[in-house]
Amino acid sequence: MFNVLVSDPISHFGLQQLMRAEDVKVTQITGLSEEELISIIRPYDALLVRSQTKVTRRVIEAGVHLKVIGRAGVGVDNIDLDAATSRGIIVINAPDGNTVTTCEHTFAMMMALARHIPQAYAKTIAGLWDRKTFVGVELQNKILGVLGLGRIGIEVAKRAAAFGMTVIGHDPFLSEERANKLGIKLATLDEILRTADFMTVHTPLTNNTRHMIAKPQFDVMKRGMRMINCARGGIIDEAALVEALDEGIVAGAAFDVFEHEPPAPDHPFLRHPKMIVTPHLGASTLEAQENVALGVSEQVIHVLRHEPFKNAVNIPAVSTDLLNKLQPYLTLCEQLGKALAQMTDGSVREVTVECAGELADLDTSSLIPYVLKGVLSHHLGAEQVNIVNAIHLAKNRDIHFEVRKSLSTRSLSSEITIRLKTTIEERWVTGSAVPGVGERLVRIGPYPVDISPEGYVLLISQMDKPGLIGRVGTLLGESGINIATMQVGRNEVGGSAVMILKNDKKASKNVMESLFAIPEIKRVREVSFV
Ligand SMILES: NC(=O)c1ccc[n+]([C@@H]2O[C@H](COP(=O)([O-])OP(=O)(O)OC[C@H]3O[C@@H](n4cnc5c(N)ncnc54)[C@H](O)[C@@H]3O)[C@@H](O)[C@H]2O)c1
Ligand SMILES: O=C(O)CC[C@@H](O)C(=O)O
Repeated sequence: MFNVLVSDPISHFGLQQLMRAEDVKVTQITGLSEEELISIIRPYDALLVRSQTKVTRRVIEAGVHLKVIGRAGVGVDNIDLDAATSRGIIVINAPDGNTVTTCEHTFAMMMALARHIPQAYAKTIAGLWDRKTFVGVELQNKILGVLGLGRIGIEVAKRAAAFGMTVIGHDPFLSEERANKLGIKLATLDEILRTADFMTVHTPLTNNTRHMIAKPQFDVMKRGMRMINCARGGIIDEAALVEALDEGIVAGAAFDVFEHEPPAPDHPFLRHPKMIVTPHLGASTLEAQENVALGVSEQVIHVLRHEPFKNAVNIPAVSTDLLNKLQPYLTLCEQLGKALAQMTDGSVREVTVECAGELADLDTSSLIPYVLKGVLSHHLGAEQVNIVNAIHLAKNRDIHFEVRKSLSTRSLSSEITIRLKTTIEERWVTGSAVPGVGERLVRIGPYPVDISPEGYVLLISQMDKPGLIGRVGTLLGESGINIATMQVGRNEVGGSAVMILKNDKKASKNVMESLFAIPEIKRVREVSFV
């Protein structure tokens, strides 16, 4: 049974997916302080939040059974991603569910700003019939600057075009071609500041975007600009904005988000006549809340059940098409990594993944976490390593890793060779995944083999001498070890040779020592795939 804690108000309709699952127990407790959350988090496998719960490092460290944190929404700035990643906890969000809703809120704010609707409403219900103070401006023929043209920014741009606005935008990841198709003119931040009549921000809050609009930007801004922030508090410097409003540089601003939420009662935005504020309502529609709750619940269940999942923010994204092509090799990579870790002495310094055949033409970088998981779990314990934290753990240990195209022309079929360099030696193994057959080890170093990576494999390096195979077989038989398959290979008659035995049982320390005591045997290793 998986225990799931829901610590923010999340749409009941969307949560039903979780509640109906027979293997999931859902507990809903909202309004917890950090200390309260820390005191109850221990038994939970999953934590589901919106934006109120601050999932700090301390919360994550107290959640010793946590496997996944689900964010019903887009922004994960309330979750300590580094802490989650280093603990191997998958963080999932629901990126698409509230895009249109937040875009529509941005438009509501823009129109309210253009026509002073909240201020006019307040005066009217106070009994005053003031038709002079609230003369507005049209949106038509105005320039809208959009900072951040991701999901929401693009939706805003599309709607702005329908209002007859000219849209100029800035986003380091939007190509000119796509911008042209969307009718957006790409511009620098400076161009937007100097020319836009309205400006709306739709970036995440990062070290790069924090105070992206501050005093120096207000100093060059077109006088009379109106600004909207339905993204994150802190992208626009609040103190600098108040100054710009007072100086008339900014004609009005509409903010859904604050640097600290909720804002202090004396926050200058709350009294300023040119400000419109809402309490982080961008995503608050019935539709969006159902969408995000449903989206995140589905993925959390998949993670808990070890099924394929999407929308993880702390694992590199892979397209479904690519994932389907790589899927057969994921377990193989882990097994090859595991084998090499057991075959080598010294501390791991370098791991290289070489892909041959059709694989060589794909982006295979997402195989790395699986290989590292195999290598590191042997050294750190299987419980400590997963595909979320494998890269993080490797980097922390200064282990260099890379994936490259194989230079070998030997194989036309898809094969993966993993090379492991330690402080004292370098070894490599090659595997392939054959449809209907499964994973196979096809070479150990230069020696061709054909072994399914399971059970116990004894690797013996010896001198090619008559009678040796019989002695090894006898020794194992007398120790009650049944040999399932045996393969031998040699460089030249009487030269170096290898013996690879697949056994039904693990060889004891005594057996390993007895094998090593045979004078012709130079090295004995057992690789366990169990
Ligand atoms: N008010 C709300 O309730 C609410 C609801 C949903 C989303 N949000 C917030 O809205 C923002 C946008 O959400 P989204 O779903 O569109 O995200 P998104 O990831 O699809 O888009 C963000 C875009 O910002 C761009 N960007 C990053 N740094 C930039 C920079 N320095 N300059 C220009 N562009 C930059 C990225 O390239 C990306 O295209 C996020 O901050 C999200 O948390 C708020
Ligand atoms: O939980 C909310 O309502 C806020 C959501 C929003 O800020 C988001 O980033 O998705």
